[in-house]
Amino acid sequence: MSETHHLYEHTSAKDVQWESLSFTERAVLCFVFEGERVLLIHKKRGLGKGKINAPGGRIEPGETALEAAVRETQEEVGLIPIQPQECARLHFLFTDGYSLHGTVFRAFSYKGTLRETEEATPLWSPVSSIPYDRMWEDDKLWIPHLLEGRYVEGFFIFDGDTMLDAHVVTGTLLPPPR
Ligand SMILES: COc1nc(N)nc2c1ncn2[C@H]1C[C@H](O)[C@@H](COP(=O)(O)OP(=O)(O)OP(=O)(O)O)O1
Repeated sequence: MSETHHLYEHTSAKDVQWESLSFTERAVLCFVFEGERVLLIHKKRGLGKGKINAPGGRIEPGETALEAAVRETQEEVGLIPIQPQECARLHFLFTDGYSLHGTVFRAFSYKGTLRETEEATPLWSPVSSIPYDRMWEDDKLWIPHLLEGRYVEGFFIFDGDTMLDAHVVTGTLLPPPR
C-alpha cells in the first residue's frame, strides 16, 4: 500500500477545495428515458466493471461533454440520444489521489437499435425500481433528484468501491422535455 493510499480518508467532502482540484479524468453519464423506464447498463470493463450504471465514459481530447455523452451511449449500447440535456455534475476524489469529474445528461428520445457490446449489456429499468444495490454507492444519493427533474451537484470521497463521505446539493427544476 502506498503512503498516499489514505490521503483523504479523514477528509470531509465539504472540506475539499473542489474548485481548485485538477481532475485526473473527465467523464460523462447519459440517462435515456422512455416512458416510465430508464436505460441502464451492466458494465463489462473499465472503472465500475460489474456494476450497473448509465451509459457513459471518459471524455476524449477535443470533445465536449455533450459529444462524449452521445458517442459513449452509441458505442456502448447502439442508441443515439436526441438533444441530451445536462442535469448533474459529479465530483469524485479517491483516497489514492485519483479524481474524476462527471457531467450527467438526460434524454427523452433516441435513434438506433439497442444492442449488447463488448463494453456493456443494456437493460431497461423501471424508474420506480432502480437497482441501487448493484450500483456505485453515490447513485442512491443523487439519482432520485435527477428523477424529480432537479439539477444536482454531488461531491464524493471514495476508498476503492467504498464511499467515505458525500455532499449533495440540489438546484433548480429543469425545463420539462419538449
Ligand atoms: C465513484 O462513483 C461513480 N459513480 C457513478 N455513478 N459513476 C461513476 C463513478 N465512477 C466512475 N463512474 C463512471 C463515469 C464514467 O461514465 C465511467 C468511467 O468508465 P471508464 O473509465 O471505463 O471509461 P470508458 O471511456 O468507458 O473506458 P473504456 O472505453 O476504455 O473502457 O464510470
